[in-house]
Amino acid sequence: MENCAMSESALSSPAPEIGVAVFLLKGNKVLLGRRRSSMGHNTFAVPGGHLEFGESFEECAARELMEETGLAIENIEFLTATNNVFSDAGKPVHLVVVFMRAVLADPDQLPQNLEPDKCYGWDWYNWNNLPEPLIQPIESVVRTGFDPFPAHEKQ
Ligand SMILES: Nc1nc2c([nH]c(=O)n2[C@H]2C[C@H](O)[C@@H](COP(=O)(O)OP(=O)(O)OP(=O)(O)O)O2)c(=O)[nH]1
Ligand SMILES: [Mg+2]
Repeated sequence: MENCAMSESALSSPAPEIGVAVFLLKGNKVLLGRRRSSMGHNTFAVPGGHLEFGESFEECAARELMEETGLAIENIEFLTATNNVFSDAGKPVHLVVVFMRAVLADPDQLPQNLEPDKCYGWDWYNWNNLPEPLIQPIESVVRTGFDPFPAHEKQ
């Protein structure tokens, strides 16, 4: 009975999703891929995924980068977080996205598309010439003038 009541309340008030999205920086470029996943289908997004129970943001960022691209990263830092409620392909979505930045542990590493069911492929894009459309939370944060680069590296 108790289990039954719990799942009913979970159904009537679904929890927001927590995503960790990682801006991997290389010079003035960032790594983006066009999504095959249902959420944000066909939009460009950075590597990342859902925060797992007990995980730090930095652990999640390193794990997702390794799982999705095979890249080892370092200097992983928190940037900002967004809280967006919107509609995606007719479905309501409530997303808390934690944006991180990082750099390659070895600058010669090349990204691999290790989850081809979720992404069409990874490529480096100049920050001043980002592809479109961007996934909604990135689009909205970029529109506010946000950029992921350390202040001292801006020219
Ligand atoms: N990867 C990624 N996710 C993003 C970005 N912006 C954004 O809102 N998200 C959201 C979409 C998802 O609802 C959530 C988790 O990301 P995901 O869809 O890539 O999750 P995933 O399948 O790789 O991860 P998992 O469930 O296997 O852990 O974060 C972004 O730029 N990159
Ligand atoms: Mg992902």
